[in-house]
Amino acid sequence: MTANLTVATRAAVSINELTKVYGSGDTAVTALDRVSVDFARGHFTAIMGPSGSGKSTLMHCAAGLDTASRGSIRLGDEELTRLRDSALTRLRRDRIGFIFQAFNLLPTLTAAENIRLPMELAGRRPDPAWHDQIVGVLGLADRLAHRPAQLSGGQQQRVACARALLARPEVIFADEPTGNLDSHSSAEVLGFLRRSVRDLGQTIVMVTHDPVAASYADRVVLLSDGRLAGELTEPTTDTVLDALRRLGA
Ligand SMILES: Nc1ncnc2c1ncn2[C@@H]1O[C@H](COP(=O)(O)OP(=O)(O)OP(=O)(O)O)[C@@H](O)[C@H]1O
Repeated sequence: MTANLTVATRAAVSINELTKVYGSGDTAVTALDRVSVDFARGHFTAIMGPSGSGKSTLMHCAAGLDTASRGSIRLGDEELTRLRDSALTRLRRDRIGFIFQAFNLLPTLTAAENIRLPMELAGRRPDPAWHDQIVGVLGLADRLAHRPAQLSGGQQQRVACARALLARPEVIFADEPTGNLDSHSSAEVLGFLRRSVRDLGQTIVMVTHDPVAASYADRVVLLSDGRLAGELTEPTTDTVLDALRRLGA
């Protein structure tokens, strides 16, 4: 036990009274209105809600990609709203993983190089055993020398998952990770995200429109008009569909 052991909190991300207003005066849009929500460590949380309800804004603020107008956002023991741009950039690089709908792989790099790139930029060495485990679980071992254009959409998203997981980030934010995939590849990627939470202890927060995708999560947080509109635990496709219908989505 070390002297500087901090009290372990269950929340990987803790959001308190978060308000986000875009623009000002007559054209101001309140995208988030005093939203308080925690994302538990080692859990898979989906954020859902009708179009324009504030899902992307919530994720972008929580990931330090956009600034809050009011309220607080904590990643572990760090208050994001107090950080300057350079510190926020470092925090994103060192402590957060991202998976985007459009994969965002660099076309000139191989899969192996794409997977390692964020850690190399951060001057960190990947753990070889961890690297091999991730590559094995994702079924990418025989695709590592391929460039993105030589891979299917599902394979590209698996490379993006490996890239996000390699640094063992405190949280992975996934923005519509299956939005560009067919149902077979979606199931593969979602199954992997689910396993990385269950077997590897990863924390994942995912924005999705898809009730099937949300059913892979431990919990669904619902937004409506920039406000929290409820949540579901142990969601199924049917309970998610019902909840969305009630919100008029
Ligand atoms: N940069 C911006 N400038 C002005 N308004 C914005 C900006 N980004 C988002 N908004 C507005 O904030 C509200 C919430 O948008 P947001 O993109 O977070 O919703 P969403 O739930 O992710 O929507 P969708 O499901 O359609 O992607 C919307 O009314 C949107 O028009």
